[in-house]
Amino acid sequence: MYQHIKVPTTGDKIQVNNDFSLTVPNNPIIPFIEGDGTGIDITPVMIKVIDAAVKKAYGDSKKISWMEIYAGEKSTRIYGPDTWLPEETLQAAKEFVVSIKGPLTTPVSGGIRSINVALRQLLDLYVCLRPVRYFQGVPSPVKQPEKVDMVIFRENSEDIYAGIEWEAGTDAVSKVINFLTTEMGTSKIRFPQSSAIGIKPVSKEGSERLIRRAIQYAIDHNRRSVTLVHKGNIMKFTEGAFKTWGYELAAREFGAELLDGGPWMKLRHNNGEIIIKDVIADAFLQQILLRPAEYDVIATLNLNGDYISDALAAQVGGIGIAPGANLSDSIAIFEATHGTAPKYAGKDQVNPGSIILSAEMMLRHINWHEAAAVVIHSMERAIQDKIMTYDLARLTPNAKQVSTSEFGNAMIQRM
Ligand SMILES: NC(=O)C1=CN([C@@H]2O[C@H](COP(=O)(O)OP(=O)(O)OC[C@H]3O[C@@H](n4cnc5c(N)ncnc54)[C@H](OP(=O)(O)O)[C@@H]3O)[C@@H](O)[C@H]2O)C=CC1
Ligand SMILES: O=C(O)CCC(=O)C(=O)O
Ligand SMILES: [Mg+2]
Repeated sequence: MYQHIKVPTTGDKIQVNNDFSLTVPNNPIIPFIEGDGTGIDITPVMIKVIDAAVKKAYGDSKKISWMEIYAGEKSTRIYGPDTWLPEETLQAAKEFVVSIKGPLTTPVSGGIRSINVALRQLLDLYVCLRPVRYFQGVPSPVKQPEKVDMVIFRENSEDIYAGIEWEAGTDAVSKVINFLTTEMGTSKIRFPQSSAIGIKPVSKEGSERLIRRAIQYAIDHNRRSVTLVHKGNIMKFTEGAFKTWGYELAAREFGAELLDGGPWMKLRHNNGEIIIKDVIADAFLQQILLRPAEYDVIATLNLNGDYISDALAAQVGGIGIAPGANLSDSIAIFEATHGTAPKYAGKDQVNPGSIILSAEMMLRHINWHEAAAVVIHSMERAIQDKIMTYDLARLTPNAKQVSTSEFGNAMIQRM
């Protein structure tokens, strides 16, 4: 029994089978977190657009029963001032298997740690999947944005996002620094009296499960390459090991063989072959601008993946239309790549595209491909008609600038 979550009286649960496939009823109950800031603008529009796409695709034979669950500022209003992530929200995400969320605020420096990160860690949603593709007609800062067609697999459970850090000037950090200098023989902390310390855990198990999913995705979707992006020249035992473990896994589990003596590898599968390669993260950030067509599926660590997501999103029009998913082997929470954009909160102004495209990924995840196709086609048609929210309109000559809700309505009219 839930305290504040109202389970809809119509609808059934999505079930996870032993092989991790899903059994999806015609009327699945799907939890959603509205989100802070612009969450109140984009999430209701997403629901309206997705309901219309499902109706267009299936008439009355399929329908989502949406169930609100709470996190972030709204949760503190409902459960009490210190409850940012209620236990029953986690329970509902597990019980109902597939959910979607709006963005949640994380203060910089002090205050609470990220609830977005906590959801990923507590539910072990170890894959952050962020496809980046170009929609014809979207303004872009690069000359050939259509060359960007990449799928980012960002490790979502470890790296510096584990939140293991000690504040400068505290007793705790003195203890850690003392341990590092006396017991571990480190002499490289430049200013030991005023340093903060952060720890970056990166495991073989965590790296392998992420890279395994990326390679399997590349096989299943007939992609050309998987690139391991890392900063292993500097962080040898964390990011360098991520690369080494990736190549070893490709050889051991997928039969990949060295290409021209290595380190790149070639993996043959029933439908073709995939190149497994690696690139250092800084070089990667310039190459995605100069030679984007050479990159396809990307597997990377948590922080690199965070930066790369926003950088690549910008190349195809910005984070207003950048979707994503957080996945474990069984549970999925879909979410926009962007944050709460607080200066626009409640103004019905921002682009709902990112969360709508995240919901489109969700429809594909539950095998409702026809409804997903309706979402994509209606968005393409709205953009081609130059109907755009401020973010795209300000860069597009003769665009018709519309609000968040008007953009949703424009999509629905084009279904
Ligand atoms: N997964 C999550 O829930 C995430 C949460 N956050 C959190 O969000 C808060 C704000 O972070 P911030 O760094 O400002 O990043 P945001 O992504 O919230 O916003 C940065 C800028 O991106 C543009 N933008 C964001 N969303 C949209 C949209 N829907 N449509 C069009 N443009 C958009 C705006 O650009 P412009 O100013 O040019 O109009 C905005 O000022 C922080 O607390 C952060 O921790 C951040 C990222 C992810
Ligand atoms: O949790 C946050 O506040 C930021 C997370 C983020 O930037 C991301 O997931 O891309
Ligand atoms: Mg980010």
